[in-house]
Amino acid sequence: MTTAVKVRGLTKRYGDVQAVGGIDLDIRAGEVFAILGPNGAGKSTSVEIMEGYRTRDAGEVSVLGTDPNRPTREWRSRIGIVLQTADDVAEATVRETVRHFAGYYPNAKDPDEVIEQVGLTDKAGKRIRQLSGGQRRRVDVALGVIGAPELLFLDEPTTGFDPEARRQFWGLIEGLAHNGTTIVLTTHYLDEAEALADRVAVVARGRIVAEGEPKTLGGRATAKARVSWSDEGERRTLETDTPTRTVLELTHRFDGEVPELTVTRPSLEDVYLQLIETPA
Ligand SMILES: Nc1ncnc2c1ncn2[C@@H]1O[C@H](COP(=O)(O)OP(=O)(O)OP(=O)(O)O)[C@@H](O)[C@H]1O
Repeated sequence: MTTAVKVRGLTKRYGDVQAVGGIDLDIRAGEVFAILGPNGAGKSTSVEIMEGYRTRDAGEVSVLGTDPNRPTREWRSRIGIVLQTADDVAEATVRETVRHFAGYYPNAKDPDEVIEQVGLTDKAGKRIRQLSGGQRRRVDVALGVIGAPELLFLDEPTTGFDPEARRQFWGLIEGLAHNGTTIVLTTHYLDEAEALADRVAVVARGRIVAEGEPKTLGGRATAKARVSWSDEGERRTLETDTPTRTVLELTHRFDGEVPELTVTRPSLEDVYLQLIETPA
């Protein structure tokens, strides 16, 4: 296993605010890694340190084998960054902008292909200032991937996207991941993390409070199942380790169809909310 990003004991303080209070991370080459956490948890600060856009107070950081505090041009060209709010209102068109950025990279992708990938082909001739917020975010994504990066950072990439654009974007990320790009994303959408991430870290108050695969995070996979049904108009709920047996018993009791039966386990959102509420 090759490690794309290694972080040890990372700290960062802004005046009185301890934004990052000792974070350790290992992000493997080729994986999609999501960083989750409430507003102000320290996600952007951590990611910007990894990108080389912020200095750290203490700790070790290695990104593709380089300390981001000592970036080289060659290292920069191997990394793609999609910023949270790129609001540079441009008079240039989408195609001109993407082509222009392609010129900065030694192994740039074909601009028209990238425009197609982010679903902007029919807007390629439009000026950036004429685009909607979500369409501009897609331009940001195009600029993040145009250099064919080995490692792509995405800070809240789908904020402002409509549901269709989000699904399309997920497809784009899956395609990049399939081709071996390592992806580090922050998001507030737990369904996004669940759909895309191989592993997630939950950050709260500047620390990692949980880390793992979305399906097993916080003991999700082994948590009790909740069996719920309707009994003469009243909702009944049971938490159990053996939901199949419970359903079988109910099937006998109701002589077949159990009214309004549901069987659920904690969602990623349930586990996440519990994790971030746990006092420090
Ligand atoms: N440039 C700055 N100067 C002072 N304080 C800052 C600065 N940037 C961030 N902070 C503070 O550091 C803490 C962590 O902020 P950060 O932006 O890393 O959080 P975040 O997890 O990315 O939040 P969000 O989900 O809202 O983007 C917050 O308390 C924030 O107010």
